[in-house]
Amino acid sequence: MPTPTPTRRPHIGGNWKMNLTLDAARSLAAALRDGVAGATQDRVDVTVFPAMPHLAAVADTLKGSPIAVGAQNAYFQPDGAFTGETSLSMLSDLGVASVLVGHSERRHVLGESDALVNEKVLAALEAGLDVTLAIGEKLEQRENGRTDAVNAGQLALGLAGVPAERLARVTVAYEPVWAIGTGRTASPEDAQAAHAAIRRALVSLYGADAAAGVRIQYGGSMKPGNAGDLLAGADVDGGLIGGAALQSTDFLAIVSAAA
Ligand SMILES: O=C[C@H](O)COP(=O)(O)O
Repeated sequence: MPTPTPTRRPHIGGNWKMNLTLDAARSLAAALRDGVAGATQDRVDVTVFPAMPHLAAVADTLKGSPIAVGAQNAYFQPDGAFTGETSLSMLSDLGVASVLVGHSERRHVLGESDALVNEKVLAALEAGLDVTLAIGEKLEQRENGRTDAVNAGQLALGLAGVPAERLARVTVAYEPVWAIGTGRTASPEDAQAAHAAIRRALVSLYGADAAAGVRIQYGGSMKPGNAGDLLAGADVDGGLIGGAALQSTDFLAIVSAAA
């Protein structure tokens, strides 16, 4: 069981990606709502990120529950001719409290740049939403010893212009790209080492006090069987879960492991 510092309450995110039918999303949300026990909810923040068309139904299902609803993406402009995009105010209207920005699938499948990630981070914070900023190295970058440099670079570019007083609304998700959806996980030692380096990068950007308060999640094939070991790292403050977030029992087991 992790020992969170007083200022860092564990944060578990469930990224449902482009999965589930509307009915299945509603059912999963209801199971999570009913399964997050009082003792657990007092000790862990939980956010789920359903697909865009399911946001309203999931937000409705989770109304009054401690589980927050986040969007997997948003555009930074307030309105206009941006076909297919969704504004932050549209999301707020649905009861969405946070946005996931910079996920590796958006960076590497859909070609989002660090500059676009930064625009989204700034706009989401300005709009009053929380942000989960995902960063992480590719396999060849890790093999070339560039893990910490890649993460520090994505972090600095993603947070450019974010003032220290807004940092508390940012959760960083460290997701080694080679571990996402592959069944391969970073070892607990490698995850902790990467998280510690990310925190050092935050210290250099914002100073020790602000950096100490930032939650850094691990993402990449986290499951009930490995969550406890991964979450035991001193700088591992939660998880961003993909595949295992689609089964309520698995996700709730991970939430319990973080509590
Ligand atoms: O956002 C979640 C991550 O991409 C992790 O996905 P995964 O748990 O399926 O590896």
